[in-house]
Amino acid sequence: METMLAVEGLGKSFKDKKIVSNISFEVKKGEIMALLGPNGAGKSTTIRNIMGIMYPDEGTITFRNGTTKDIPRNKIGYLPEERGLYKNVKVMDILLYLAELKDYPLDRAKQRALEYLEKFGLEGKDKVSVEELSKGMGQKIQFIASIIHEPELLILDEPFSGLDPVSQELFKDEIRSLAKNGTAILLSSHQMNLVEEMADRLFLIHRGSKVISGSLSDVKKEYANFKCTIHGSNSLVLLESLPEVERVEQSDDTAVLYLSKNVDPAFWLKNLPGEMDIQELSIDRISLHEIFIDIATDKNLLKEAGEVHA
Ligand SMILES: Nc1ncnc2c1ncn2[C@@H]1O[C@H](COP(=O)(O)OP(=O)(O)OP(=O)(O)O)[C@@H](O)[C@H]1O
Repeated sequence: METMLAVEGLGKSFKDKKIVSNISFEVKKGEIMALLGPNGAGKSTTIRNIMGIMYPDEGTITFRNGTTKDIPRNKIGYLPEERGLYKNVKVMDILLYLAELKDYPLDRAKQRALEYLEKFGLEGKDKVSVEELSKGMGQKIQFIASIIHEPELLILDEPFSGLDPVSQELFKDEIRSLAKNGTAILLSSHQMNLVEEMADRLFLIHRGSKVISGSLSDVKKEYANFKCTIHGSNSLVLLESLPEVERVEQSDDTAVLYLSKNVDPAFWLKNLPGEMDIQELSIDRISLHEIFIDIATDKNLLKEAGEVHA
């Protein structure tokens, strides 16, 4: 699979303070790669280096199977974290202007703009000026602007922030469909549930350095321990005394038991004591959201984190 973007050993400091260090990852054609990390981890700095808004102190950034260090401006789409469009310009005019900057044919851009406006529930807004749009509508226009020219590599910095759940679904479907049609997508987002539904691979940074990378399923297999949710009246003492239980969260008649690493859930279930009150029981792996919180709050994951191989 063609590698559209390769970041190798990226390092960047501001005033002697190292902000990102030894960051290396690739984004391949047709995949969604999630760049994750807590606030201030260095995601936007990484993206700004890729986009040539600032320059790396260390490392290299190459495009299209390493054939060029020059940003393929006409084939790259970018939705920056900072939103903003010219306020008193009509929606269609701004979309066509941005398409023209990318040397994209204007008749085709106009057709795509109208199609996307309809898809995003903004029919008829082409003649409205940007200042008359709501924040969410403006964000949809900015998203359309980032893809109007059919980019091969699309970089989305927090695309879902400020969107209502319906609009989030629309964006999610569109991003997935772009990847299916071959676009390489680098996605930075704090919405872990959406990342979990969408990403093929992820790269998680904390304080400017890699903590975890790999395919979503391998990362979950490696770091997402099992948790067991039990509805029933059981004392906290009993629950905490069960084997392989690291932590219990209990409220009313519901308890969530966080199990230790490498527990075989079928074996564990068989060994539950007969006196337990079990009205309902489910067992799942913890979510990406919970893995993220463990990392962001420096829980035990950091000690063992690293690359997860398929
Ligand atoms: N131009 C700058 N000058 C000095 N420090 C900067 C500059 N830009 C970013 N930083 C610092 O670099 C660190 C990483 O910032 P960055 O915006 O890359 O984080 P982020 O992971 O995108 O965070 P968030 O999730 O909050 O958007 C922060 O400590 C920030 O204060």
